[in-house]
This record gives sequence, C-alpha cells and structure tokens, in this order.
Amino acid sequence: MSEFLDIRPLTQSAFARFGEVIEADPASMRLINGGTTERFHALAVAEAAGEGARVIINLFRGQPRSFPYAVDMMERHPFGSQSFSPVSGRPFLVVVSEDENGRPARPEVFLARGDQGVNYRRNVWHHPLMALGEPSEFLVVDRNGPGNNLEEFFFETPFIIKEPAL
Ligand SMILES: NC(=O)N[C@@H](O)C(=O)O
Ligand code: NI
Repeated sequence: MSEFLDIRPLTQSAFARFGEVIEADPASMRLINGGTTERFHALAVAEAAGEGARVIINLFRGQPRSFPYAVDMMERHPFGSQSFSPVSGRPFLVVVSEDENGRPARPEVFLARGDQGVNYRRNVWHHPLMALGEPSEFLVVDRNGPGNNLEEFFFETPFIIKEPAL
C-alpha cells in the first residue's frame, strides 16, 4: 500500500540537510556597482569532483508533472552538486531523501516558490525535476566530466504526492 507524502514550504532551515535554497536572502546581500545592484553573495557552492570535471551551466525546460504523482525512484550525483533556479518564475516541487545505508529514506517534499531555487549538495538523493502546471525553464548548474555521475534507486512501493495547492 503506497504512502502519501506531505508537501511543506521550502525554507533554508528545513532544507539545510540536503543543500541550499537559492533566494534573495537579505542576510547574504551586499550592494555593488555603486549601489545600483544588490548581490546576494555565495548562496551555494557548485561542486565538481574528479580529474577533468567541470562545473557547467544548463537550461532545462521541464514538462509539468501530473497528479497524483507516484515517486517510484530517486537519484543522486556522486561527483557533483546540482542546482535548479526557475527562469520562468514558476513554482516547482523539490523531493529529497536522507541516505539510509546507501538507499534513500522516506522522501520529503517541498514546494519551491517561483523566486526560489535549490542546490542539491553532492550525492544527495533527489527526484528529477518536477515542474508544475505548465512547461517551465530552469537554470541548472551541475557537473560534467568522466565517470558515472548518476546513481538511481527504485522503490519497491512508490510514494504518492497529491496535487499541490498553488
Ligand atoms: N539527468 C539530469 O540531468 N537531470 C536530473 O539529474 C535531475 O535531477 O533532474
Ligand atoms: Ni539530478
């Protein structure tokens, strides 16, 4: 019997076990360019491990997920971090798990606002991009290089997410 997963708002404190929230946090802001620009400094660090690895910048156009949605798998990237920042300004779902002896624990679901992004730290279990409502574009910063940077785990029984209220 599948379990339902609750959806919580994305906050820095709730997400800290998994990575960083990329948002205009006043605590990180410094004025630059003669006071004409607010720089929200060092919100996250991009990691790219291994000889010949590089940090790359991508654009993802995600098709909206249908609900109720069955989370039947999680993935992680052992050699690098991965960040998603909305370009379309649309909310999206962030599904992450702590590691439990090499497999993902019960997933945790966060609703990210359209002005929030996330950075998954290296080797953090997450579900692939989950756009909501309409096709949505995201700036994605992650790792390119040698080695297999994708580990997937498939649950014996999927977890279910109900349609989020936007
Ligand atoms: N495969 C790929 O580039 N994207 C996934 O890693 C993802 O987390 O969406
Ligand atoms: Ni990924």
